Amino acid sequence: MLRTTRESVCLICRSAATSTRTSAGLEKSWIGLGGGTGRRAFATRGDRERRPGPARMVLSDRSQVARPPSTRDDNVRKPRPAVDGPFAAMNRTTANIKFRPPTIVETRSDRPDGGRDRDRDRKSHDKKGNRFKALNMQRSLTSISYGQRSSTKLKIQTVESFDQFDLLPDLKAAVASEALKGMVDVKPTPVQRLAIPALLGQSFGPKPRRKAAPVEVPRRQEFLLAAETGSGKTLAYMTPIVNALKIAEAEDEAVQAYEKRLAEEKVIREGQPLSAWIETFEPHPNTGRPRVVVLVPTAELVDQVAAVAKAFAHVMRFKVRPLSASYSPLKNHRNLFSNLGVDMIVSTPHLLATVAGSDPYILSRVSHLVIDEADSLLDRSFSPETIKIVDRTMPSLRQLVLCSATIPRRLDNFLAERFPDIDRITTPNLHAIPRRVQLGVIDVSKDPYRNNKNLACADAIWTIGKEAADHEMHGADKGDSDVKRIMVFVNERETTQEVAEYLVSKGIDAVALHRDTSAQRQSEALAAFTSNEPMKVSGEDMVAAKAATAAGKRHLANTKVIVATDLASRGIDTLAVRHVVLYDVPHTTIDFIHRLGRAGRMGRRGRGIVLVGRDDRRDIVAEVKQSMFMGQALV
Ligand SMILES: Nc1ncnc2c1ncn2[C@@H]1O[C@H](COP(=O)(O)OP(=O)(O)OP(=O)(O)O)[C@@H](O)[C@H]1O
Repeated sequence: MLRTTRESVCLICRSAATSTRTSAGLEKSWIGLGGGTGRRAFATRGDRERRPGPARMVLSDRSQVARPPSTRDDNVRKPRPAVDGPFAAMNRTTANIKFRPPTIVETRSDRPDGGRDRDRDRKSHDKKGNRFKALNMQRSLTSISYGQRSSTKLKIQTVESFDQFDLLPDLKAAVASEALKGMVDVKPTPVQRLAIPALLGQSFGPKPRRKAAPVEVPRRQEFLLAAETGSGKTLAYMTPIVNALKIAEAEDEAVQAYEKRLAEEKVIREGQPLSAWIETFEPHPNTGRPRVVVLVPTAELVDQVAAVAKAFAHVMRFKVRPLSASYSPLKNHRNLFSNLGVDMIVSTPHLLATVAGSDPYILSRVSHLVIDEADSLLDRSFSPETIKIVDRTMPSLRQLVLCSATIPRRLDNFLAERFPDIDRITTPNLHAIPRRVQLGVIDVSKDPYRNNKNLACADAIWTIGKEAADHEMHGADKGDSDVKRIMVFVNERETTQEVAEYLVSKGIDAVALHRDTSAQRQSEALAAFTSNEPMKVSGEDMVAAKAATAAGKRHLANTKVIVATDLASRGIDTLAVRHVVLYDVPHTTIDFIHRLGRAGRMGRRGRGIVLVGRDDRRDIVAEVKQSMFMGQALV
């Protein structure tokens, strides 16, 4: 075997590292995860060639089928060109991993049995070995067979536009013009096609030949909306709920009488402000008594979801009041007891439970309760407060909507026990990380990192920045380049600060985000990541970069980095993010889905890079990567 030795230079510390290259052309320090468990999963192709037998992680029958014919001589295979950097391992199809061709990624309807044999996969795994052994052992997610997903309904509901929903005309117009900020030719996403008619009680199925007997609508309806991250779940529940809110308001005599008196008073006062009159004589009948409550886990999400609701409120004329720990108690009190009324509250469960604890009247008229990010809000830390609110609203509740990107087993058990008849609306791609998101793996135990994760992280970010700069050089004006927004996720709060400081010391614009970060700093940091607008490198940054270079230092001008814990991984709509670095291997597949879900939202492409250290679960990472490549649901 031909062996060459070459010098590689770390982008950050510029230290030289010698790496050995085999005739297979694969460098040992940048690796792709392949079909092996433990250490073998990270073996280079060179190692694999020397290995006498197959990898210990036994691939299932499908992969056996997909293997190239046994007559093929591996030695004559064209070597893959070597690529340095963290992307060397991006979903590669030739090295280290025995991937199957796409034809075997079949949907149930593609199969000869029409997908009727639901146990086929399970049986084949059992006979030939367990493909996703590590993930199966962990099993944090509920497995949902294709038959259980709402795929058939989705096929029937060929909805091309929001106009086809039974929504109030103003609301239909407001979806594109306000909630989606003037987007044209807006089509509902799969979860919206499923959930909006269900919540409205609208049917798109074939019309019954005979007139069916009227179906009695139960006094309370319960829905679970489960769909992949960044698929538009917020609008899927918000649109029908705003519709219901306005219909109920039109039927509410107290509100109608109030509106009438207000209009008369306006005429009497000839355009003078009415606030004094409202304050003294006539507070709104909805003061302190919302009809809709939306619960979310964090203050950032309170702001985000309230902004979506306010986009509708502006046109539909209703009052949205966010309650958040980042506001002063006085502001929260004013929001809740505003004399102008409150129709919808967006809050964290803790805050609302505290407020409602001292005033039971607040939750006495809630007709719609949404538990957004239900996988978080019904886990151990949040569930006591969340359930308290569910119980308090039960007497008046007409619709309970749980919304989630994952269905953990705990949530599944809770639903089976507490809401056995809940209508589960699940999209076909639930629990699968979209194939448009690629996952690369960096083995930090190897040269040049030698278990220095900070260095590997900084190196990955520099590579992204340099890649972007090179790209700009070939196309756009050098001085007008876009800023890359990168999220780095760690498992422990304490690590955020340490990693951010290290990145800053390497000339990277990084901030740490955790529960102790001030609300203002959090929202400032997140603003750049949630805005869909392209962001140009500022003149200041260009000057700083030049000054740093002159002083023999380094400054990466075209990237912004947030180092965060799970705080920023749930629900935050980071449309601008294309790159996510998983500094720590996430504890569960639920965390993988949420963290990688910050990139590649709403059909965009994304890249994840996971740093795998000596003590990390390489088998789990390998299986997640393989599932992603195959477009399969994680377990
Ligand atoms: N029909 C649509 N067409 C285009 N964009 C849409 C549509 N519906 C929603 N969006 C946009 O998609 C983005 C993601 O939506 P949203 O935050 O509701 O996703 P999500 O499914 O709740 O994600 P997560 O599970 O991470 O919370 C938002 O910026 C939203 O404005």
